[in-house]
Amino acid sequence: MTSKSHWKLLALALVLVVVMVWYSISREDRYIEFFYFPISEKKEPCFQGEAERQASKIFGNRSRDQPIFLQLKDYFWVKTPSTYELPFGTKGSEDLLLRVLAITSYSIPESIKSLECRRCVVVGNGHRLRNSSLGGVINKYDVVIRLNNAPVAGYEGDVGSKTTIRLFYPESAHFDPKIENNPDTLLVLVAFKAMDFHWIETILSDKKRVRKGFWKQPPLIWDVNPKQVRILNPFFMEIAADKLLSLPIQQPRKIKQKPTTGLLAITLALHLCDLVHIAGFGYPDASNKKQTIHYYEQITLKSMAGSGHNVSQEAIAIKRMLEMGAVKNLTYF
Ligand SMILES: CC(=O)N[C@H]1[C@H]([C@H](O)[C@H](O)CO)O[C@](OP(=O)(O)OC[C@H]2O[C@@H](n3ccc(N)nc3=O)[C@H](O)[C@@H]2O)(C(=O)O)C[C@@H]1O
Ligand SMILES: CC(=O)N[C@@H]1[C@@H](O)[C@H](O[C@@H]2O[C@H](CO)[C@H](O)[C@H](O)[C@H]2O)[C@@H](CO)O[C@H]1O
Repeated sequence: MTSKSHWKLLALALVLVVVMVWYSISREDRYIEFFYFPISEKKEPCFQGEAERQASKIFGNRSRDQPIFLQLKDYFWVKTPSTYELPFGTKGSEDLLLRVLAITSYSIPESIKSLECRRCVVVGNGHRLRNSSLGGVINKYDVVIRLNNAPVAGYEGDVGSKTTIRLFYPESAHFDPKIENNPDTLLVLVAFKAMDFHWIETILSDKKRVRKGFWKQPPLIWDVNPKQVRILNPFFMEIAADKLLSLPIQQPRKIKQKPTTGLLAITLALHLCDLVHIAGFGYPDASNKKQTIHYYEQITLKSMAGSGHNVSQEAIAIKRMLEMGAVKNLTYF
């Protein structure tokens, strides 16, 4: 071999090594910010029961037999005693809840139940999704969980268009279900107060609307099929607060500390799915007063003052779940 072709071969090998090193570090969450590289569209291997195994390490075994959604029979025939009041239990809200359970449903759809392995992604509302081009990747999961009024219309390229489950509460129900959801999307109510049950009853049964008792006026018209609505078991809020954030469940003060809906959704996914990925999670540093927090609107961390969330504590909890491999992140953290 001539020395010229020798050098050519060496240069080629060098280029190959550089590309390989760049590729592997670009796949690490902490480097994604600097070396953005589209996530592979190939489906990840899914191991049945994997998320449940991880969940029992974090939440203990008490969560195994808990139903995901509340059922009428537990409140009608046998009054299920609850230790805590909303949002961590149903104590004191049973009568209003009973009326809601009579018109909604509790089943997990066959399309989810029949899956051999449930691949889920929880899509947070964070700004990190903007220009992420993750829409195609997100749409490939079996179950896509979205939060509050997070839009898909106009953002499909970054966040996808599939919505299997949307968690909401009255004040966050300002979205058009016909535009932002799919026809089979499950609308899962996260109740924080008894009035939340009252609101959903009035809106679904077209009874006289209630205006007082909310921190923001909820929608007065909401065109959804009651059979698509579920009531999340507050047990998941309890364990997210207790096991992920070490919050006291019984709090005397008015501004109660509670997990964000996103952290609650991760907790739920770890109990419903076999594989849990997340995207669009992570708040700016507290000193970063100008950074917008959502992918769809210009608001800053200031808007969250008085919300009862500890976002730095939540970041620690999410990092712990990432490090132990309970969840995987599609955006950076
Ligand atoms: C003013 C206010 O109350 N804002 C709250 C809003 C607001 O009520 C709804 O958006 C209204 O539709 O809701 C919250 O949250 P929000 O609706 O902003 O976001 C949903 C979840 O995404 C994760 N997130 C969001 C932004 C960001 N930069 N990083 C993130 O990790 C969080 O896990 C978050 O829960 C909520 O319900 O938790 C929490 C916010 O505190
Ligand atoms: C007592 C009361 O109504 N407190 C309100 C909080 O619940 C509310 O926080 C909001 O409460 C929601 C439940 O209703 C969610 O937990 C949401 O993440 C959280 O931000 C803030 C919003 O600015 O306003 C206070 O007056």
